[in-house]
Amino acid sequence: MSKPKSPLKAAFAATRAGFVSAVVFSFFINMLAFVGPLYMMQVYDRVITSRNETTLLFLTLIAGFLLLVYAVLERCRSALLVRLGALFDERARDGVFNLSVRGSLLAPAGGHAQSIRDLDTVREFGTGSGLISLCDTPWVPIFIAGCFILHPWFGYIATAGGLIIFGLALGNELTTRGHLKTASNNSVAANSWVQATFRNAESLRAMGMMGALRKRWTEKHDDLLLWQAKASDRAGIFLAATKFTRAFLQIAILGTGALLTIEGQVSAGAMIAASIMMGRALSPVETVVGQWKNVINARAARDRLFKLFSSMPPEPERMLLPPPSGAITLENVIAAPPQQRVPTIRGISLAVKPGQVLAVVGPSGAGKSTLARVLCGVWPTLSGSVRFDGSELSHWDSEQLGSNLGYLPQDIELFDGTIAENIARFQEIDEEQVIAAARLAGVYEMIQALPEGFNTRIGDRGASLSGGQRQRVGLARAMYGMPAVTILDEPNSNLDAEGEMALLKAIEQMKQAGRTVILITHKPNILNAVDLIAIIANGQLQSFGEREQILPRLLGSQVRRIAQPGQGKEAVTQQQPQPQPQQRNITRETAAQ
Ligand SMILES: Nc1ncnc2c1ncn2[C@@H]1O[C@H](COP(=O)(O)OP(=O)(O)OP(=O)(O)O)[C@@H](O)[C@H]1O
Repeated sequence: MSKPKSPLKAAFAATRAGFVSAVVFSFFINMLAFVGPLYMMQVYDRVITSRNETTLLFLTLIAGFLLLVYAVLERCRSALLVRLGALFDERARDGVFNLSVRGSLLAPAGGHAQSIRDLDTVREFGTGSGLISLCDTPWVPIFIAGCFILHPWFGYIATAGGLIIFGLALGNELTTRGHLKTASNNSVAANSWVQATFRNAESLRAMGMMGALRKRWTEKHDDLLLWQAKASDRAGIFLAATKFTRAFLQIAILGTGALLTIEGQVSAGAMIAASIMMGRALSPVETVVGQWKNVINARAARDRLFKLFSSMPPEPERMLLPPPSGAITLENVIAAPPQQRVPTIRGISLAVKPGQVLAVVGPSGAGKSTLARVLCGVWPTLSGSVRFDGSELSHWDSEQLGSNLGYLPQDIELFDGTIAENIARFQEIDEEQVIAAARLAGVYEMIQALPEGFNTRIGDRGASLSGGQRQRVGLARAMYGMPAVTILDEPNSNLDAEGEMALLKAIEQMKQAGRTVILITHKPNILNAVDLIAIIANGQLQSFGEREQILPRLLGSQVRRIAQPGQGKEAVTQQQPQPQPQQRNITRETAAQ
């Protein structure tokens, strides 16, 4: 089977023919650039000497017409480049977006949002003056040849000028490349650090961390400025040298032209024409020098995009399987967080039938959320297998499986948009389903009480909602469309008694509808609603079985601990008003029983 072509390569390939057309346009545009010098020659050498006004009129009309054609071609070329940029963007953006998301999962601190900016940088360079001047560069020798035709000395001056300006461009590139690359990498790192820090702005402000974190940012920012300043300093020298060379070359060619005219070797018209042609030859070279920073930035952005695509194998096209029924099997699953080698769950094997509710309990850091992420395919396994309806997780099309899966992560992770959009997972809103999910999660009345009901915008991460409201909207999103499998990671951590009742009711309804629910919880009071219980401690499955079999052991251990008299802390806690055993959190000691 042939390897699927990377979307980025495909995007470059799709625009190649268009860029060839842009080069063809450039050929005619540059040919028409001879109109100015030729007109000058005719005016100086023919019209002024013959004093023929009709010739002047016709020459002017022809030149005017050709310049109009020139302007039309210029317009067509820039319009073509803009369209090519849009085509490139259209072909590459889905792949860049998907890989950025996958990259963020595999390396959360990898600053993958930069890839989206990189796509803009490459497109903007391709459609802006940078690329146009690059398109004009191949015609530089033709203008120099034109100078040679007028007189060899004009050719020598234009060639020397071209070489000096090219040398300056090369020197600029070689001496600033490293600095600019470091500055660009530092800028990417500083930006992602700032974004991550601003997400925790509340703690930053509340605990007086502003000064300390600002100091950290200033260090990063200063480093970036330093490299940019070093690069700009050097580039400034080359830019000034280029401007001087350019101005001096005009003087040199006119001076030489004047000398050759005095000696009768060329006409005055040829002198002016040579000056214009040399200017035309050198201008793309000079523009490239001015555009060098953009060229380097665009190249660095392109290289980063290629690296992104080569760092992750393209997801193979998967056959759509029949919708999952909710049967899940885990065999000897070992998994670790992204970029970590030490597993946080080891040798987990369990099976859940459609319509069963499994509770995963265990102390903090035991590996419960790791298990949830592995089940959703968010984190890969190191070994072992996770099967939905007997098919390995990797055999499922992630979008297909995702649409049959509900997930409420511990951090809830709502998106900027309306409540309805969030519940409908930003797909086309099916109002009936949104309302059904909201009712199922017991959040319908709460949403209706908001000023704009389901159309209320909730801001980034659901910032305008309370913790409990966020959790219940997240629950509605997880249950949207009654997915075959719903994985809820501590869904009741922020809920009040009413919210917990609603959650229990929702789980019961899911169960009755034959949907599988996996529930990660610290609170045993929800365990009465489940069929199976898995106790995880230290990344390993301690017990797994029917609720009737596991629950008494789980709660009995707590009752025993409370009932043991005269044991220091336990004896003291007995005198305090105690929560019922079922309301106590599951502790490390409990899990170890
Ligand atoms: N993104 C991560 N990168 C590195 N290590 C991680 C990451 N997330 C979790 N861990 C580690 O993996 C281990 C298991 O964490 P996990 O979140 O799965 O535990 P948990 O049982 O869900 O805990 P809690 O009940 O506190 O949510 C912990 O030791 C934790 O430090």
